[in-house]
Amino acid sequence: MSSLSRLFQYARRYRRDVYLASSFSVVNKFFDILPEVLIGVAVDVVVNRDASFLAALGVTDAFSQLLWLGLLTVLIWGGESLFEYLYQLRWRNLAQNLQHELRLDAYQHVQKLPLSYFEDKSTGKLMSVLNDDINQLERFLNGGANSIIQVLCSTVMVSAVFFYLAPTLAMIALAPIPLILYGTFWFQKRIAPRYAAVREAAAVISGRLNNNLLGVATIKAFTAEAFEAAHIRDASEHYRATNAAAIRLSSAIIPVIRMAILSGFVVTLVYGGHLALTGAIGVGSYSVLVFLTQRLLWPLTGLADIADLYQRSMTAVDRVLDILQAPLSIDYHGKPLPHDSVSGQLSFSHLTFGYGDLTVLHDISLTIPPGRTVAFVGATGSGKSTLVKLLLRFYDAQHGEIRLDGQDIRQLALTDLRRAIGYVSQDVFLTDGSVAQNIAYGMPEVGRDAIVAAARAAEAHEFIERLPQGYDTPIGERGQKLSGGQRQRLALARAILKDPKILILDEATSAVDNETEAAIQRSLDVVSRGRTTVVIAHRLSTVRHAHCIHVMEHGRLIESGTHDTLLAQDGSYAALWRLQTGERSAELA
Ligand SMILES: Nc1ncnc2c1ncn2[C@@H]1O[C@H](COP(=O)(O)OP(=O)(O)OP(=O)(O)O)[C@@H](O)[C@H]1O
Repeated sequence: MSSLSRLFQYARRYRRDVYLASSFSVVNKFFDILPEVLIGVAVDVVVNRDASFLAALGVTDAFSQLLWLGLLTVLIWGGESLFEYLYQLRWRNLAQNLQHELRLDAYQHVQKLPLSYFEDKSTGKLMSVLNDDINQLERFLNGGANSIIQVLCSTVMVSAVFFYLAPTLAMIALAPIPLILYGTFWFQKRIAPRYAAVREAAAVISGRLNNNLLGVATIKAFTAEAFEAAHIRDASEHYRATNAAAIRLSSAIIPVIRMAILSGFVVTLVYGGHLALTGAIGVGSYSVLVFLTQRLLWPLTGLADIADLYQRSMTAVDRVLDILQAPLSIDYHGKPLPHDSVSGQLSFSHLTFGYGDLTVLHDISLTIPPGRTVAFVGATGSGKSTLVKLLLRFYDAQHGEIRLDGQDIRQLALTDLRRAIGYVSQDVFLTDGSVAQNIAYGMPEVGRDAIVAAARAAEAHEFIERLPQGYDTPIGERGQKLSGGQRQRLALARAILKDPKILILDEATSAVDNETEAAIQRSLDVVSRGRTTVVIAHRLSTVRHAHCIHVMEHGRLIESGTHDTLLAQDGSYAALWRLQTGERSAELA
């Protein structure tokens, strides 16, 4: 499907607006052509007086003819102005509405896309599509669409007048038009891939800038400023080079078209003049033809610009619509799961999963009774986080299944499933609001008391009270004004406030001080009450009281049991425990 029909298909709700705006453009153009015709009529009046065209219509007195002309001029200009206002209003509002809707649709769709989609794309590139590319659409609808319609209309209307007044001359004067149109399409076809390359290059810059601005602390710490500046320079130079290729082509088209127009104009001037001199056409007709050639042919130079704008916008539209049509590999629909009906029993059976060809979980089977606290421990990269990502259905397993209260989670409504789970991930996401807004994230109706209670349970209340504005302190983009531990506390408070039946805590690191560790344990005791709690822990001492500890290695479950039974087994867990407590003794010594 062509880009324009894709856009039309998407914007079918706005068809009425498009038709209305188009008809205003047509009427405006009609009024716009008429003054040139009036000039011819005026010349006709003063030259031919009572033998003029208007006299034939019944206005015999020359001065009355001029008065009529004056009145007509006022009406025509008034009509032109009115319809200009109307088409501007329609097209520009249409641009705003469509852009707004497309932006929201695209964003909402992006939010539902599977995580794997984002892993293959850079954030900056997506940003450039969701922002710059959508804005291109506005530029096209604000001016381009109207220009295309008006060029077409003036061609048809002026040609009609030409053929009416001087058919032979019309054939010659209009001869360049097919050439101009062919040239424009030729140009458009060749420029399209160049614009696609330009948009792609712009997205690469945006991607790198985004990445570097996020990592500015690391850049400084590694004194990598020069390296990164060179990185950006490469991207910018590539952008400049791809643009230069587009500019070479797009700059040539207007001069070429102008030469084609020149031939039409010269023919009208010379051959039309000859016809007037020999009396084959009247002086009035000659002047109309000379003016109209200008009116007809010059806008065609604009055609190249419009084609340019059109192509740029359509490239952008394609990119946005490609995102909108990216398949949601995970179905959001399913059986409803009322929050209060969840008891929180989880069972994983024969679960095997890989990212692409890399299998990271092998045949995992285990059951977690409702209300219990279980821990997953094991070396980094052993698949612990992946297991909870499957539970949240960020991905679906290739083999095996996960059941919640006996129901396959793939059968459940996805939002209900996720609502039942509180998830504190390794990389905490905080928004650019206050502490309180971040705790009540996604729950705007929650009152301050509940927020404070959640913060207390997460052992976050004390540090929040010490902040300059307490719960109303803004925490900066991504919570930059907080420490890593504080961000974790806030994330925990947020999960507690959600009061989920299942709580998942994915600890980012084992590097916590003793005080934080004690705080983690205290809050774990409080928050795990009455809900199924899954803790991914690096520091074994934080989970030694768990009802069951599962030890993972290379994507397999190698040991399961309580702290004491696992120590008694003297396997991997016992070795890990000895290692960590040994380290601790060494630290204390
Ligand atoms: N999105 C992904 N795409 C490809 N491979 C991935 C992806 N996420 C994780 N992996 C790989 O899957 C394996 C398991 O990762 P996972 O995050 O589950 O480990 P983990 O046990 O939670 O590690 P850690 O203790 O360091 O958090 C690792 O080898 C990792 O490289």
